[in-house]
Amino acid sequence: MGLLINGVWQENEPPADAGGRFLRKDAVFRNWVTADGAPGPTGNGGFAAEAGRYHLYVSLACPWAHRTLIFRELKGLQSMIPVSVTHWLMGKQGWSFEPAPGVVPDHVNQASFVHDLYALADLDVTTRATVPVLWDTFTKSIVSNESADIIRMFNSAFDGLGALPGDYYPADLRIDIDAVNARVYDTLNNGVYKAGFATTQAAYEDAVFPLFDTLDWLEDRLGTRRYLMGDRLTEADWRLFTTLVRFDAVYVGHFKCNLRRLIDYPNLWGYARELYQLPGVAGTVNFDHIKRHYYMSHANVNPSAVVPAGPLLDFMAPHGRG
Ligand SMILES: N[C@@H](CCC(=O)N[C@@H](CS)C(=O)NCC(=O)O)C(=O)O
Repeated sequence: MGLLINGVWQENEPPADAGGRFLRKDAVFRNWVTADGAPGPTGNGGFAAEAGRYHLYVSLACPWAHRTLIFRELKGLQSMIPVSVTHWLMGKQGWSFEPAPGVVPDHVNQASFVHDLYALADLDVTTRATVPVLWDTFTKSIVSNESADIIRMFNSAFDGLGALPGDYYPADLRIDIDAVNARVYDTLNNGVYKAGFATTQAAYEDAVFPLFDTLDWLEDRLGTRRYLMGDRLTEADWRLFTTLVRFDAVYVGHFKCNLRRLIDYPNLWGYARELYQLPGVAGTVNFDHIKRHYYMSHANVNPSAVVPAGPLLDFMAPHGRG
């Protein structure tokens, strides 16, 4: 791992505070693509939706990047927004485009590393070089490196250009969606990282118990509703899904989130399979990249870099929901 300091790459460990708690920094590029180029909720305007103008950089391992890839499928944006896929290994230079199965090179900027993109966007930037990155080929800069914002852009900004119908952040559900997102983000999406990167027993326990409280709460909720908001699929489901799909493959073992497995929760496990089986979704899930990334990239957590063979999971098994 590492980060850019004033545009220069420096190697370091995952950021932690004095109590061994993992610290996640906010994204620095927070502009929005909008239908007409008007400014979005944050950042500057000037990023109008246009087919072929924007390029998406992802890792198939990363749960945050995964959200954006799913929204690209759901909204049918594949030909309007091409994608590059990094190598699974986050090494000393961070994410790279080193050729390997599943890697899609960067034909836009010919970057070798994701940190090259950040330095191209801002020569003097101080930031971690995270994925996803939404790149603007017109201004040759980064529109956004915040997945939560990128999925909302994909949800609606391209609707006038032939995106598929579907609103995953409908106005009447926003308050509920935001509330569920807040808990799921803190205790689960980020909670697995807090547990896994904890370097003290206390930091680990502060993360792992709330994490399973949230899974228990979600299990109950999905006992009476098909999706988190009822009968409509929303972004809250997709934000949960990318953590659930990785749970048994990596978070149970590598990140020590092992009080229960996903497959021990009948509702959550059926729900995760239903979402996986929706059109376009399975193609965004690459367990090979996912497992290799986590087990091979975090030398402080798994120094041998040996990748486990299991678990054996069947996401295509009938889900029985509906
Ligand atoms: N807030 C960002 C977080 C993205 C993120 O942390 N991505 C991870 C991969 S899963 C990453 O690229 N980490 C590299 C690093 O921190 O150096 C988002 O949701 O888009």
